[in-house]
Amino acid sequence: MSFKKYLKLYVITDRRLKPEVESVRQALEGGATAIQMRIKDAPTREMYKMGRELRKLTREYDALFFVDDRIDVALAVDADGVQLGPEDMPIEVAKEIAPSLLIGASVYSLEEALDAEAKGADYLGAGSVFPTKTKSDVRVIGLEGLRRIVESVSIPVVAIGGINRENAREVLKTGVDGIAVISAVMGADDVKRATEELRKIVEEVLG
Ligand SMILES: Cc1ncc(COP(=O)(O)OP(=O)(O)O)c(N)n1
Ligand SMILES: Cc1nc(C(=O)O)sc1CCOP(=O)(O)O
Ligand SMILES: [Mg+2]
Repeated sequence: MSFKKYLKLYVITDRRLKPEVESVRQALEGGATAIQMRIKDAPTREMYKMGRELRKLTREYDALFFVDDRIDVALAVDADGVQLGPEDMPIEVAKEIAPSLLIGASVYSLEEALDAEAKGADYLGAGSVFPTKTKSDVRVIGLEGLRRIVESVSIPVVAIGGINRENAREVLKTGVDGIAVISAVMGADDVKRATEELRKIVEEVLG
């Protein structure tokens, strides 16, 4: 079975909301199928150490592990993949220097989605589906923008941005392979329970 089935509930860390290790453990207990370590402005050594811990945890729970932005850290901690945005390492270069990594490309339009697929991305993180307080200056593409991307590419698509248990069903019905969330899980009082609730919705729609 390909990695696609592991994209269905993709939880991203946010240390402004919760410390990583315990929150990731809870998310994995609740049924997260993939974890992304997203740390901005920390020393590389700290990212490396955290990445090693999260790598170990995700293996225990049979989940995929991705690192945001940093291909070097992803390689060093033996992550399954790296999430690259428009300001990070170009996809085609990343594929050359790290052929073992899955490359997730962050895209904000149909044009960017087609371009990332042509350059060899393994999956897309497409958003922002809805407005979000978690990241500033996002471009909101809405459900229609997301649907256009899903219908136009052959690689798996994960939706991101403002997704929560109220709107997750309609997002999943666009045909995406999974949903990526930060605040819906990391902002909850009970991370495990919030993840379980989302996982239930994902199972209802995607099976
Ligand atoms: C699964 C997923 N999709 C999109 C993003 C956003 O990535 P990026 O544009 O690199 O922005 P930052 O997260 O780095 O602020 C993501 N992280 N994950
Ligand atoms: C990190 C990120 N990237 C986005 C994009 O549109 O690419 S939206 C976003 C924030 C997602 O957090 P929440 O689930 O709390 O809305
Ligand atoms: Mg990034």
